[in-house]
Amino acid sequence: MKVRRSERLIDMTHYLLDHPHELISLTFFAKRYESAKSSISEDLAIIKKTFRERGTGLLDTIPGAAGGVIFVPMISKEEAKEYVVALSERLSEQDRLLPGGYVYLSDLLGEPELLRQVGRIIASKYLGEKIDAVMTVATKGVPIAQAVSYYLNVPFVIVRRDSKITEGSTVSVNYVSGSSERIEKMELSKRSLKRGSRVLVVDDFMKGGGTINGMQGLIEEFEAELVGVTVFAEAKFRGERAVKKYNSLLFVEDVNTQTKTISVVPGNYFDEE
Ligand SMILES: O=P(O)(O)OC[C@H]1C[C@H](OP(=O)(O)OP(=O)(O)O)[C@H](O)[C@@H]1O
Repeated sequence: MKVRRSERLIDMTHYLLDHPHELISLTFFAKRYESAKSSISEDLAIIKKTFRERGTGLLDTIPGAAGGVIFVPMISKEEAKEYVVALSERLSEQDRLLPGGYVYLSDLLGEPELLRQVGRIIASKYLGEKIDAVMTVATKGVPIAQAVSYYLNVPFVIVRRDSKITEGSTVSVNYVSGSSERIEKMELSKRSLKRGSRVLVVDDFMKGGGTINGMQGLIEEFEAELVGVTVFAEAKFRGERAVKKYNSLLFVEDVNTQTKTISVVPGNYFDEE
């Protein structure tokens, strides 16, 4: 039975939001709604315009018989900034300061809505970039990597600091844990990355940058390519940071160990490029 435009628009939008970065043919939609391709094209034009005006994302059209549309999620810089400013206020709450200048984040990194927004914000930074995988290190980076990988529609791989028989054979690198100046090891299953993969590195927190640097070393060992680094939050670090090029959503600009308070502001994600 032919489906009316209002219903098509609702169901089509839902389907597109549920299948980011996936080529969907007009034939698929024409069959789904028993409608003409010309009607489907008009529907998609309405959705494309609304998505663009609302900052929901891009609806790329691929011409030709094997063509169709691809929904690319994004968030406007203004909306992202507004969200991150609110987050920075939450992080500036009392009793988040941990020894060594670390910050307690586990409660935030368990919130589905925060992870959806953070995943969308980080993915938006790499609009138009070819990314084959998102990489993070267990444990607290995992929910962030999962969220970003959803919006990019690519797998995420988890680097471990401990050996697990269930990971099969692995590649490992030693790295200097910036905060403790000690040599640590991290490893990744050989099955995780193909040579030449373009990899986005994410993590929850960066202090000395040793962890991120270790992951960059692993990417080299796999003869893969680093596309970029984004961390949820970064703290000041007295020493020479191991990582120079990265984005952070939040920046812990001040720490008061007496009052156990921290001052958090939006990170360099929002700096003009
Ligand atoms: O920039 P660096 O000085 O290297 O520190 C950042 C590391 C340390 C901390 O991980 P941990 O809390 O040690 O590990 P987990 O994520 O498993 O809790 C954080 O999640 C980053 O991965």
